[in-house]
Amino acid sequence: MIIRTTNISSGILTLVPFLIGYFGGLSKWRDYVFVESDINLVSITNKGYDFVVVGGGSAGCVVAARLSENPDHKVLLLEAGGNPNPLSFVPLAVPFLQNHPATDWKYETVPLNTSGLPLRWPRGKGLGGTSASNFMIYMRGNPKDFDQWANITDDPKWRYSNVENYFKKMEDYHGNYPSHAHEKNGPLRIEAVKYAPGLDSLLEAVTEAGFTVRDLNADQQEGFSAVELTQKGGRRHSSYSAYIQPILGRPNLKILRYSHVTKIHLNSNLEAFGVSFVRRGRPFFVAANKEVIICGGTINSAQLLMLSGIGPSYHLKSVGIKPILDLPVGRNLQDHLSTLVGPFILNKTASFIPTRDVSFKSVTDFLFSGSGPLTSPLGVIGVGVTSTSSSPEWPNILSFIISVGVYEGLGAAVDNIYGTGKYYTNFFSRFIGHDANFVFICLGKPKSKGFIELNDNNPFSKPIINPQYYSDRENQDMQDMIEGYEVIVNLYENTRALGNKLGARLVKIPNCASYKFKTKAYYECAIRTDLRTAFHPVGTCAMGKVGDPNAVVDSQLRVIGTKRPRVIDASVMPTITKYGQ
Ligand SMILES: Cc1cc2nc3c(=O)[nH]c(=O)nc-3n(C[C@H](O)[C@H](O)[C@H](O)COP(=O)(O)OP(=O)(O)OC[C@H]3O[C@@H](n4cnc5c(N)ncnc54)[C@H](O)[C@@H]3O)c2cc1C
Repeated sequence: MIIRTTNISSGILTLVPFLIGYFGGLSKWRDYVFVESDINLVSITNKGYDFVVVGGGSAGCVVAARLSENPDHKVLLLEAGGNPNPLSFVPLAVPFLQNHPATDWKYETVPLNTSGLPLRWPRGKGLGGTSASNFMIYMRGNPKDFDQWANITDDPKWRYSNVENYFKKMEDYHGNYPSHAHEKNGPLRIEAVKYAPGLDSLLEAVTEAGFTVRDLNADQQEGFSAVELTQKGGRRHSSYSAYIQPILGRPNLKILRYSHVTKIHLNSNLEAFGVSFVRRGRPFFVAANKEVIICGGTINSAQLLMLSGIGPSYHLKSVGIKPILDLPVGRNLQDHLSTLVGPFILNKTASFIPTRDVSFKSVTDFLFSGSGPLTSPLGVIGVGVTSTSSSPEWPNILSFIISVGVYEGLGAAVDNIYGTGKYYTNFFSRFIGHDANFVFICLGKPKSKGFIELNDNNPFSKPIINPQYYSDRENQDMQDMIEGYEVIVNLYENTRALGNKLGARLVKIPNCASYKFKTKAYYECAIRTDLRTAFHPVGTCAMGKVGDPNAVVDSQLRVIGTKRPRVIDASVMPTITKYGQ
């Protein structure tokens, strides 16, 4: 009986990528045939708009919704992808949304300095952008992050005391920690994790280890908590579901899908007056009477500015683009350096094994009460923030606790996300069927910085992404990560709740077999071997004071040297936030 259930569950899981592709293709076909014919398009684009928003992702959906609240504003939202894939609403499907052409831009880095292999950098495509394919973890940045931005820009509006009001305004908070730090009247629903095997043991262990269990979004001090997710009734709540879906009938907001913007046009006064885009292979131009607002994300916004002549002159000339404004676009690329610690094999049934735990009832639980394993972003149950000796006052390590056992298909799912060949498939194969935990640790404020450049002047080419992980001269990033690794191993192996009661034991990574286990040298080897992205790249169109050599936009997010366009997505963060995005 158990074997039959397992077979059915793995069968359903293998079908998921196919279903994502099927639904993606179906909705594209439907859009093309019934919704946005090219004849209508000519009349749509002829009119021009007050605001043209480029990219309907996390930021773009919000700004398009907010601007169109004023009925006098005519707003056009251009999105390269289609509607969110129907399966994106099922949190458990999250690994399958990565590296899939229906939902992901399928970027990868240059070969890394550590492994010599490129690393996949997933980026969501379609309305909702990456908020329609991410892990849904809701974590604000630390107050000091925003105060740092206020100092960099010399604009007090970026202080946390002000920014906090916008977090509250956005929230419809139904988490574990209702307090003055949260509000319930906003569009974006936040819910406490609903399916979290092993959570009690985790929280008991962190207390034993001397950490406080607290609302990390309110206190932002060292501690741990159950994870909170951008979900509504257990389903994904993306920026599209929160901001656009409720206003789809608004007459002054037009949304065009499958519309890939290829250039921002600037007049002789350096003001953006419109954009070119390509849809079904046909080029279009649309005028923006007031503003062009770029929300393509950290990679694509930088790419689009450079294609439009805004970027480092020497680089633009090298790819045959006439420079219009010499700005450090694409530089200052920052990402949370990350590594997967684990598996910690458990000797009790205390984690989530999809092939064992997903049943027909899970489907009905999800559909009718928004509960059960299908609401789980692959077993993420908790988050933690811990300090390192280099940053005792401003905790520097972020940990995501993943309570997922090793099942047939887990290795392939992780390999698919990161593009690691058969590394995890082979590594995990010895442990199939075992309950386990993994901890994904990330360095909050790495010193290493990378860059993005164009491969050529073709808007459909993928840009060059070089994150230059662990390139800081002082090697501080590695020292901090080793400390973070030690904290987690200690938490799992040396506490009663995890080490004794669940028998948590870390498995040695085969590539580091020659190192003495659990020494600093071993940890360094493990961190380099398992070097991953936390999927949080920022900074390629950084804001700053006019004259700051790092700055691309000013504190009001206008491209420096112009009155418009603005860039308003994750690319403008001058320094990465230590915790969430
Ligand atoms: C796998 C994964 C998991 C993550 N998990 C979390 C998490 O749990 N919690 C968290 O806080 N963060 C998470 N993140 C990060 C977070 O989702 C992103 O930082 C955030 O969504 C970025 O928002 P954005 O508006 O900058 O870009 P996006 O949301 O990526 O939006 C960009 C949009 O612009 C469109 N676009 C791009 N170029 C063009 C063009 N030329 N023309 C037209 N349209 C264009 C894209 O298709 C996309 O819709 C995760 C990211 C990934 C990839």
